[in-house]
Amino acid sequence: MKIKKVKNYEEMSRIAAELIIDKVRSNPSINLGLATGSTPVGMYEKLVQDHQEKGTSYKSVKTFNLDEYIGLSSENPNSYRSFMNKQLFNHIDIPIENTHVPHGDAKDPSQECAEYEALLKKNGGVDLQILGIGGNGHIGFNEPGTSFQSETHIIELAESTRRANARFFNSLEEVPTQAITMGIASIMQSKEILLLVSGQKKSQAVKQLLQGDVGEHFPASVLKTHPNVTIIADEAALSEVTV
Ligand SMILES: O=P(O)(O)OC[C@H]1O[C@](O)(CO)[C@@H](O)[C@@H]1O
Repeated sequence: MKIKKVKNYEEMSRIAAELIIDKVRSNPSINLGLATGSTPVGMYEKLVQDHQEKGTSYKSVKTFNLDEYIGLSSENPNSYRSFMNKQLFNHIDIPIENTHVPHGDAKDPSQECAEYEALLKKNGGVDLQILGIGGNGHIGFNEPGTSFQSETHIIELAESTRRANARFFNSLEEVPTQAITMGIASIMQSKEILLLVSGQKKSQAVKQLLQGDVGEHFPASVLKTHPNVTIIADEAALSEVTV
């Protein structure tokens, strides 16, 4: 894993956006794997700004999001589909049919998982996957204990994840208990992975990632076995380790 140490959230967002813009310009039909959460918001802002000012085009880009809450329709403001439309897709020239987020309100969520995994394969997989990390080491919504062999599947959200994400909802009770997530094996099939980490509250997770063992108890640790991973982490996130 390559580690790029940056000053703060702003610099992490800028460098991540520059890397994506470079990739999109050199491969206009790239398949991007995208993440939600607070971490990539600044990066999406910079992609939008670049599109508006410099005209980087996403006409032939395809996107595949990591996860979605089960039970939320795409119109629900807390769905990850709404998040992506609001943060990125509505502001760039990507055809909406090129954007993929699992359907959280699918009648048969298991079938939706199988179809999403098939869709990834049919499109040749993800070229560049953007990831954040949960405080417990989750990537996508793959909570501790998830098999490294897992493909897109249904996950019971950890209590700590529901609590951390409750800030987006009116109450903890409203946070769904399950999600559809790309599996660890699905994520590991990406040709390249970019992990973004910012802030003191992620410093223990970063320490465990960099200094701990590889194992299913800490999902992000699997990234150490991938041949092409870059971590962009800010000083606060790296405050517990020497790089
Ligand atoms: O960026 P945040 O809000 O800290 O979330 C961390 C991770 O948890 C998730 O919200 C759950 O999938 C991811 O989207 C994100 O990468």
